Amino acid sequence: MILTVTLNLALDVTYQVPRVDWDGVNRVGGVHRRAGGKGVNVARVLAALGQEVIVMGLAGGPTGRAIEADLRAAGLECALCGIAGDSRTTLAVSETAGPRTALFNEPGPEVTPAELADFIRRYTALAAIADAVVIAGSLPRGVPIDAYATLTAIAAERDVPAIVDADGEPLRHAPKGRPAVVKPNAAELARAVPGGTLADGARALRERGAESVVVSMGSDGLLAVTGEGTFRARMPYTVAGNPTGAGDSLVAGLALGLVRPEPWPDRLRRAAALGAAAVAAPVAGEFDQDVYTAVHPLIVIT
Ligand SMILES: O=P(O)(O)OC[C@@]1(O)O[C@H](CO)[C@@H](O)[C@@H]1O
Repeated sequence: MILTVTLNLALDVTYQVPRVDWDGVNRVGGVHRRAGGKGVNVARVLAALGQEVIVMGLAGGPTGRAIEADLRAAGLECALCGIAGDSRTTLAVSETAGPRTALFNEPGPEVTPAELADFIRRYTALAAIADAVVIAGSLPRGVPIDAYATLTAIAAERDVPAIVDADGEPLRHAPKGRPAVVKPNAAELARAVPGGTLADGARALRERGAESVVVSMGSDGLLAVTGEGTFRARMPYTVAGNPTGAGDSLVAGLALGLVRPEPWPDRLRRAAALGAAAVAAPVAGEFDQDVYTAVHPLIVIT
């Protein structure tokens, strides 16, 4: 079982419009509303690949109830911890003629120390029986910036590998918890470790405690700095579409490779192919099976 943790769960709303008119009224063509947050998307992809998952997170208020109902409707097993605050909504506006996508992510509810302590107690019990833990996304207000280091350390103490996908301060602190993999994108890594190349940044996160660092670079593929060496995954071509959730699909591939376990080149090929296949799907948390099958054998690992 892979446990995915999304402290800042969201109701993801996606609007599809031909082109955004910033000065006028936009008539929305397609609307999708579903439970989201990065760990939820990871869980959806893992479940689609036949992997047993449990979704953990903090949820509250009417939006939290909608998130939980959608997770259950999708058949995803979840262990959500209730909070008094109302969970957030995120809005992705996707231009079908572009294609361009803009995200509007609310900061999320205020979480009290008692609510977080309750979460950590339940997380500790579930992490102990997981084959791997995926911790992803932003932190809601009130949660300490080193929360991901705390959660990964709890997993590491139980010999359970953790993958962390974070940005900003949570990313900077995450390596202290000895995660098996940290997965920033290129911009997130550059913010967390300014100056130098991406490989320098990845090495710096390893020196701070991360076992491996996988940097996603969009259509430029992946860079992985691991204990077994440095690898590059190169994409055969650029897939057009909505990149929202591509990183989550990629993380799902890394998590599967971790629990099986697969050699790094196989893991990276699968992860990169799943990332590309997610771009071809209209909403985060889905991937296009045909694109996955087509791209997978063409990815070059060096
Ligand atoms: O605000 P965060 O937690 O950083 O990101 C949230 C989010 O934009 O990330 C996913 C795409 O990766 C969306 O489905 C989701 O709602």
